[in-house]
Formats: sequence, structure tokens, C-alpha cells
Amino acid sequence: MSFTQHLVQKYQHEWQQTQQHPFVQELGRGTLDRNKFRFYMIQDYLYLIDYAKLFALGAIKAPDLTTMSEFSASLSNILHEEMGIHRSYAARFGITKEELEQAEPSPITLAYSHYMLHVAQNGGLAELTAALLPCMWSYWEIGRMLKEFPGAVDHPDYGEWVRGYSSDEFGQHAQWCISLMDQLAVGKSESELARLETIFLNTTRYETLFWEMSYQQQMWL
Ligand SMILES: Cc1ncc(CN)c(N)n1
Repeated sequence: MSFTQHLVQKYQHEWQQTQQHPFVQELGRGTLDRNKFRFYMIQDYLYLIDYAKLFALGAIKAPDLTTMSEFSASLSNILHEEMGIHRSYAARFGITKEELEQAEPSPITLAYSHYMLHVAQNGGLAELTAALLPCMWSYWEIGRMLKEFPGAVDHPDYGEWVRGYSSDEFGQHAQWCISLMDQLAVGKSESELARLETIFLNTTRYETLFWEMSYQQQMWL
């Protein structure tokens, strides 16, 4: 069994929680409150600014030009395609680019993005990849799951989101990330693998917390 298969099997409960969260399910059924989605879009845009930096750090830490190019391609995809979807939603929801970038991050957005950046800056490439893997992989899983919901891809509000995360292009970046994790795990000691597992578990849990934070529109108390 590959390392990544082992991860989703071992943390099946936490992995499923990302897909079964009411925010995700209601998005797929088209019943999600537009204010919750608006809140999510703004927070996710802020999150993506830091998340993109992880890929820049990945290019710096890459051991060869092929890996460096992949990180650079994923970085470009986030800045132009993924954040492009957010900008298009912002326009539809009457939010300007300046408002988007100057919005205040919620406690969970701060905690999640700072945790990822901490791991990426202080660890090696394997730790960095373990931190970003749940973000890429769980969104791809969710995109493919929601694509099967009746009418989800054509929904006037949420269809663009579902099409983006179930697209072949996004899938290729996610698959590359999965195979990179498997390659980097080869030859690692028990204790190194345990550390990667913990990072994967932490960011998987942060994914569910991010859905919950958006569902509840949680800011500071
Ligand atoms: C919180 C979160 N996690 C992951 C993704 C997918 N890149 C995202 N847009 N936002």
C-alpha cells in the first residue's frame, strides 16, 4: 500500500468529515445560504494568498528542475485559475478586489495558514508536501463527489466552483501532489513518517474546521 493510501485509511474518519460537512453537502445540493458562501469566498481568498506561498517555498526546496517546474505550475494555477474563480465570484457578490485583499482573516484562517507556513518554512520538502496534500486532495475528492449531485455543475451560484474543483486540470495538480508525497515517503524512518502523518492529520482537521468556520461565519468573539 502506498503512503498516501495508508494516510487516508488510517485517518478515514477525519478524511470523511471534510466531505460530509453540511457546508459541502449543501453547496452540492444548491441549498447553501449565499451569505455563508460569500463569507467563505472572502476567507478562502485570504487563505489562498498564503497557500500560494507554500508552492513558492516548494520550488525553492525542490531537489530538481522537474519538481521545481511542477511547483511553479501549481503556483501559477492557484494565482490565475483558482483565485480567478474567487475574483469572478467576488464580482458577482459585489465585493471589490481591494475589499477581498484587505478583509480581516478569521481566527481559523489565520491559524490554518500560519500552521502551513510554519511547517513549510521549518521542515523539508516532505513536511511541506504533507501540509498541502489535504488541501489539494480533499478539494479534488469533493469536486468529483459534488459533480455527481443532480444539477450541481450547472447551478447558477455554485456550479462554477464545482466545475473548477472537478476539472481535469485541477485533478492533474492534485494527482501530482499525491505521487510526490509517495515518492518523498520512500526510505523515510518510522519517526519521520510519523511526523508526516501528524502534519497530514492536522491539515485534514483544519480543512473541516475551515468548512465549519464558514458555515458558522465565525470571526473573533
Ligand atoms: C481552505 C482551502 N483548502 C484547500 C483549497 C484548495 N486549494 C482551498 N481553496 N481552500
